Amino acid sequence: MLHSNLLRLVARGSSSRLMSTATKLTTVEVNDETGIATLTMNRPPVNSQNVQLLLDLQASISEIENNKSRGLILTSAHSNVFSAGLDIFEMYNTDVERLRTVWTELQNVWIALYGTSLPTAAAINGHAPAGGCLLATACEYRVMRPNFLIGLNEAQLGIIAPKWLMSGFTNVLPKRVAERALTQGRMFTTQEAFEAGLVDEIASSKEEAVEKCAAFIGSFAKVNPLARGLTKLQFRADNIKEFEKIREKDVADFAALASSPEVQKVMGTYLENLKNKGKK
Ligand SMILES: CCCC/C=C\CC(=O)SCCNC(=O)CCNC(=O)[C@H](O)C(C)(C)COP(=O)(O)OP(=O)(O)OC[C@H]1O[C@@H](n2cnc3c(N)ncnc32)[C@H](O)[C@@H]1OP(=O)(O)O
Repeated sequence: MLHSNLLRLVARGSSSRLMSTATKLTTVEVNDETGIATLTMNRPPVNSQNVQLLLDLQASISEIENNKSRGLILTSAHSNVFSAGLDIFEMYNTDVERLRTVWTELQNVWIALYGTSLPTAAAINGHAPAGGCLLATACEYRVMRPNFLIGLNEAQLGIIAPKWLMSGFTNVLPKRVAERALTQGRMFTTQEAFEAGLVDEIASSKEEAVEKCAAFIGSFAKVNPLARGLTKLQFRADNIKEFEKIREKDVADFAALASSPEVQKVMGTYLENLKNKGKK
């Protein structure tokens, strides 16, 4: 991967720098002209979020914050999936400690992305169910390619999405639309997501999506970064405070629910259906 990334950069000229391949499942490239960092998830085939991807995402977000980038664009290395959400295989037939770790690291990624003062945007170049939608809605702006699906489908898995997990979603959708979508576990098409306000723009290619995200981040060029960042965080402070109060209990609640025989059974059936889908 390191080799192919370097080749890609050389072929493109020196307009962007690959800051890090220290982590295996994410890469960070900073555009020399704009100073904007692109954080790419690369865990084939569908960027399902196992503990390693969640840790790598946290490391990359810290790196982008520390290298003084002007903003962060989150995207995927794959052609039709942004992220399939949590890796269900990692949560199936496992012990409670593993479930606690998975959930703790999901919380850590969410708070790192939701709570950064940097401008953030998601170039959603494929499907974004569940944890994929969570990451996209933690960002301030979303641009999505046509004919894909996005949404929080936890209800379909027998899981109750906690309030913090819903907050990015409920911040951008009217309350009534959000309540109905969450109780149905609804997946929106790109067009439906755009019409509802879940995504801000539609782009016909990943490159165009990244460009539109960069234009959004560029719109802050003349705004004082400290004032911008603190204003953003004031808007998010209530969600963050509420999350901090319940984060430990939330891990315990998730581990208890996800390890219950009922939810394990739903996960087993869900995984079977996913595998069989490939055979049809
Ligand atoms: C149960 C606890 C819930 C905890 C709370 C919520 C957070 C979550 O994130 S739960 C995860 C919910 N995710 C989903 O429901 C998405 C499931 N996946 C899909 O709908 C499709 O795979 C997707 C639309 C993302 C992509 O479709 P395709 O491009 O057609 O790919 P395939 O469906 O053929 O999948 C390829 C390959 O990947 C495996 N896969 C897909 N999703 C996951 C996943 N979330 N975890 C682990 N593995 C996943 C799928 O089984 C296929 O594997 P193979 O058959 O071995 O190729």
